[in-house]
Amino acid sequence: MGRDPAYFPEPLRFLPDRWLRDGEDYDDDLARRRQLISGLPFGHGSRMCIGRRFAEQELYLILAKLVQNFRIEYIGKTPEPVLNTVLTPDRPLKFTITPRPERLT
Ligand code: HEM
Repeated sequence: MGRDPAYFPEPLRFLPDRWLRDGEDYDDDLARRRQLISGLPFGHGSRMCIGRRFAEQELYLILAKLVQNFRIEYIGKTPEPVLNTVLTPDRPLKFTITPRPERLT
């Protein structure tokens, strides 16, 4: 579903701006369809993950803190996705993680 151009135009391009909720390219209808059914990492319906909002908040905070405090650079070969119930990389991912001289917090 994440590669269906009906929900994600140019699905293989890295376009983080597609998740922004404003801006001239924002398409309300596309955003709603995307949010409703384009991915189900937390399940769906009455037994869906009760920890979803908690997990999402943790992810936002952890990622923000990491990029504020460290320069993170991918130094491996471009990974290919492998379907393994969920998509996983086909190789170990190698990064350098360097403390930023200036703390941005
Ligand atoms: C990225 C993190 C997480 C993912 C991807 C995830 C995913 C899922 C999925 C797929 C289900 C099954 C939903 C279904 O049957 O339709 C589930 C259930 C559940 N999750 Fe999570 N989860 C995450 C984090 C958490 C956290 C942080 C908590 C608790 C603080 C949590 C608590 C639960 C509980 C209690 C259920 C069972 C709900 C029920 O059966 O009524 N999860 N989760």
